[in-house]
Amino acid sequence: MTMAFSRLHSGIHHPLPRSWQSRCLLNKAMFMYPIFITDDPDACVDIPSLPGQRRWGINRLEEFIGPLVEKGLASVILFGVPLKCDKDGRGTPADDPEGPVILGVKKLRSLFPSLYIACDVCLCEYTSHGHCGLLNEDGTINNDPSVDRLAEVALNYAIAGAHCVAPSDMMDGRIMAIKRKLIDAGYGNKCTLMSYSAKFASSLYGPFRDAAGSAPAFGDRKCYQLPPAAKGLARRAIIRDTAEGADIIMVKPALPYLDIIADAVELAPNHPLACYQVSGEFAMIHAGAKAGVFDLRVMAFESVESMVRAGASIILSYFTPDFLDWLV
Ligand SMILES: NCc1[nH]cc(CCC(=O)O)c1CC(=O)O
Ligand SMILES: [Zn+2]
Ligand SMILES: [Zn+2]
Repeated sequence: MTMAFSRLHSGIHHPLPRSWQSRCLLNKAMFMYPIFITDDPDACVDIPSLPGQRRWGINRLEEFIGPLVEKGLASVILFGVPLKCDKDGRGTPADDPEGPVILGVKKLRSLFPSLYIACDVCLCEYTSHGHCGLLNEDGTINNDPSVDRLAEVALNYAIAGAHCVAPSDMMDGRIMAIKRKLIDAGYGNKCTLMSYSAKFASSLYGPFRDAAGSAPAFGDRKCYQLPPAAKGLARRAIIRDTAEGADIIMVKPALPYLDIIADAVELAPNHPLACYQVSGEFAMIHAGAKAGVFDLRVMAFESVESMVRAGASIILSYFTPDFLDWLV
């Protein structure tokens, strides 16, 4: 059937009807800001591969986060960057009571009562080998002890006051184990579990590994993160994590994986859906703008609007401070 009289331009010739065409409008509360907290309490150090982002010490969090909260920052996700401590095989510094994450959660809770605070849960920043779990003698992942250790770390973040724990390690069975542990310790109704469910072994994590000092000392993460073309595994991971008790499902990276975001909407229609615009996506947009390929702001909007169109309701992004300025 032809629609000879159907015209598209007539719906977009003016800014107001143009805005009505967007199914999902962006708002500030969608954005969760990833922040790097280090163990030098007075640090404020530029991260060269992540334009405008820094590693912050605990004593500098007020000056860093205060102005953003004033502008409407709703949530942050914390990454610990231990530079001075001794890393070991089981990632002991991850939940050191004097470590950057535990101290950071407590500090942010007391400074900003309205701010929602998530903690990334992983061991790679804290293990001597830089892998996300514990290893066997032969260098392969030892899954079940890894899951126990991750659940212990997650619970300690919840006890410190995290509103949300977000395991990014990709061990098998960690969602069920963390949920069980939170419930048994009385945090079943106090802490959200956001699963990095469909997390791919991507080339786009490079700047983050610089920032967090979490590159693996040998090998890669291909035995636990998903192969980029593996749609089936991503779908199974989403179904599994939903069944294991995740409260929020995440897809990561975001822009090259919009089909997976759309799949997650279909497979987990009753869950909020997050996506992570990762460090390499952010760095690429900056590099492209610098090279004159596009305007930074226009491209930043296009990228996150694509994610929302695909079905994401939460976006983890290093552009969060910019969007707080750009959105009304
Ligand atoms: N578990 C580690 C972790 N947690 C978040 C990111 C990436 C975030 C980013 O690139 O912005 C990574 C990188 C990795 O898996 O090596
Ligand atoms: Zn990791
Ligand atoms: Zn992580």
